Amino acid sequence: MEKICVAVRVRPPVTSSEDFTSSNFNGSHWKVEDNRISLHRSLSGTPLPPALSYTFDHVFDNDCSNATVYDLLTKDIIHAVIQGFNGTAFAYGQTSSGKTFTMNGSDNDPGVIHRAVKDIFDKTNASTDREFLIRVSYMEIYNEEINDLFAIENQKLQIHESLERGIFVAGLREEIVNSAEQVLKLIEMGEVNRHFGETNMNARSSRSHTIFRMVIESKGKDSGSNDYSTLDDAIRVSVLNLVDLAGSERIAKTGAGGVRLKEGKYINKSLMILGNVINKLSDGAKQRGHIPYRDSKLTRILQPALGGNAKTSIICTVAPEEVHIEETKGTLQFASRAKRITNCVQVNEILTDAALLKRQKLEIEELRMKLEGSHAGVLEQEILKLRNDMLKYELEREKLAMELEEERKSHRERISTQGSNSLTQYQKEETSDISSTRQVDAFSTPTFKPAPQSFVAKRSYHSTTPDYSPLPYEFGDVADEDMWFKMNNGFIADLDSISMTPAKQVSSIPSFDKIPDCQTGNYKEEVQNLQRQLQEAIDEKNKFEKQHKEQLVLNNHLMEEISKLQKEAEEIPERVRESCKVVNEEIFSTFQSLVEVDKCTTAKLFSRTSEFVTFLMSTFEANVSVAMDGLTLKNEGNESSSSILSRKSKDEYKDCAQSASWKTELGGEMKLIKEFYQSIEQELDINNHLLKASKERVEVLERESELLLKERDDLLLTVSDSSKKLASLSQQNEKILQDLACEIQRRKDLKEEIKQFSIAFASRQRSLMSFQCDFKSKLEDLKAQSPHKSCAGMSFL
Ligand SMILES: Nc1ncnc2c1ncn2[C@@H]1O[C@H](COP(=O)(O)OP(=O)(O)OP(=O)(O)O)[C@@H](O)[C@H]1O
Repeated sequence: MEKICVAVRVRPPVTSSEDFTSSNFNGSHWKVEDNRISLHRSLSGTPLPPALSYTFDHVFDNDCSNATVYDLLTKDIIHAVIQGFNGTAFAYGQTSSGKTFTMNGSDNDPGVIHRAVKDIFDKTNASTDREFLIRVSYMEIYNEEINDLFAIENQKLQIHESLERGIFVAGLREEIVNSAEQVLKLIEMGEVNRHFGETNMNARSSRSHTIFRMVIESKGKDSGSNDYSTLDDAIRVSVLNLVDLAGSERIAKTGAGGVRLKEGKYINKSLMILGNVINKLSDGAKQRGHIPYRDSKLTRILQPALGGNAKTSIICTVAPEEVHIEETKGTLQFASRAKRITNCVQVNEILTDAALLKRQKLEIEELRMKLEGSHAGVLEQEILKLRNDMLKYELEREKLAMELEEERKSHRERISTQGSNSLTQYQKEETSDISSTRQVDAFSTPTFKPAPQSFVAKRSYHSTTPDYSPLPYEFGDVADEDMWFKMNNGFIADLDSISMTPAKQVSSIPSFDKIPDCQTGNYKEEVQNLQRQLQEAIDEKNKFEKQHKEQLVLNNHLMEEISKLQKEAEEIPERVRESCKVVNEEIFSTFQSLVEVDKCTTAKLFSRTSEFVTFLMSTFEANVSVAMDGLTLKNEGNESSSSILSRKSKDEYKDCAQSASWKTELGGEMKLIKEFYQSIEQELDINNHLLKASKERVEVLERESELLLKERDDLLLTVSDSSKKLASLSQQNEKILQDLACEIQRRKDLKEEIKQFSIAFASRQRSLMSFQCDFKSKLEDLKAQSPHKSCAGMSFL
């Protein structure tokens, strides 16, 4: 519960120049001390009434400015309104006591309304935690009718009450405002429509009660934008009423007649009802009974401010002159009663659609939807199409990835099957070939190109180049690789930098910066995936190439060994021949010595055995020749040995035995060499097979990497297509936004034009009505003074 704040303000005494009935005004009779006002001078000749002294929350002497009144009396209420409390400040007092001056002020000293408006915008703009929406309205109660001061066409408006909005004037124009200047301009325009009239008491007397209303809605800045369903999102709606009442007046003093008189009657009646309400409210809660709020439009509208949910302040203005003592006393008594009223104040938080902030947001959203209606369909379709495209690309990509994976899998299986098959095949071939070769030719190997039988014989001609290579025919491929390797001096090039397929240009990957982020997310991942796969394939390929090269080196090494052994084998017959020669010479020298010792016996022995020895030697040499595989010893050996034998030795039996042991030794050696040679050939054969498998693997990997590169290119093309589409969509979007901005501007301009037109129209209507009223009252006066003339005038009119 909170008491109404009541203050009294004493107007400065009126000087003679402003005095309409100067004889009645003769200076102040009221003394102001702190918050106390007391009558310190009686009416001339009458005794001073006892205890005519009043205390209020504030008493402002005649030298007080509007700034002081605002700061001490109204400022707190304004701040409370910003926080969500209802607030009302009104000026009450007799005519010409300074109510309008207090509320509206002057150019030098702006009044409460002006200061409140400025203060509210300063505060709300400075607020960091809440956002505000402010709307204003301005109405007057003239002759018990409510008129809209912002819209002259809105006359005789009705008061309604609803649970959501409380008491409100239906059809009253509310302007949403965002600056103090805008509000003050609106007030200025409203003032034009306000009823003023000249009376004896005030050259510009307010003939109506005016209520300037500000509705302030606010919500926390961090609360959700559209969700109002939770208490945290509650919107505070507070109402501030700044009321300038018309002044009570004595007809005798104002000299009102006609319209003024009628106005005066309405003014006094409504003020009397206000007094009654205040009286009732000032009684204790128990004695209160019925509060007659509904007896006047003024009390009905001010109901929340009087004993309801509002912080309220009343400034009672009094005229200090002796002639107004009675009215001043009445005002002070009104103020005293008002001081006893208590209100029940609370912050107004609502969660319903009544909050304009919410309604407006919905409305804006609705309008935007309407405005975009024409484009929305197209846009939606575009978006749908794009989504479909994306889905399609995604599916294609997945399909490709699956195919690639399948291909890899089958490839791996193929490799492993081929490996085992080739090994099995190789083993089979080896077994069968070895057995067949053993039958046909002891020197050919299972995987060697089958050489004609003549090959063995021709090897004997070691000085000439053989017609057939002893190398396996599969070495044709190897030779190319070997050549390539040698030409590069063993440098293992980065295969990526070599154009594998010269006809194909591999485009570099465009920078992802150039592709819009929203489109590249998936593609980036995809391309990275592919790159990773490609890298793996290249690594694997490099590994195989390395193995391949190692095998090549091993092959070369083996080849060298083979050629070395071949040389050695070629040297053996020469060595045998030499040995034979030495043996023969020894035989010959022995034979000669025998001849010299015993010519006859030895000659006889020689002649008997010479034929047999010759036979043995020729057999031995023939066998050696066969065993030496193409050795040239045969002819020469035959020649020399036969000549030597024919010429020399006749003691052949002993020598023949020696030759036979040589033959056995040589045969064993040859057998060993042959076995060793065969094992080398087998090893070489295995290496060839492995080499072939590596080559095939490298080829497959190359094909795979080509496929991957192609896939990557296709993907990049797709990405660039999507980017283009996105760019064109963005352009369309921008265009739509521009259209929207133009439309909004056009609407604003239209609104402004309508407003200007309304003001001009209202002003004209107002002056017309004023003219009509004056004309009617003059006509009535004329009628009263001279009925005949008037009738004539009427008939003339
Ligand atoms: N505090 C003040 N300081 C200076 N001049 C004042 C003060 N109060 C009132 N006046 C002057 O007194 C005259 C009457 O004041 P005002 O029109 O505000 O009275 P009012 O109470 O609104 O009268 P009404 O009820 O007839 O409209 C005006 O000329 C105004 O400038």
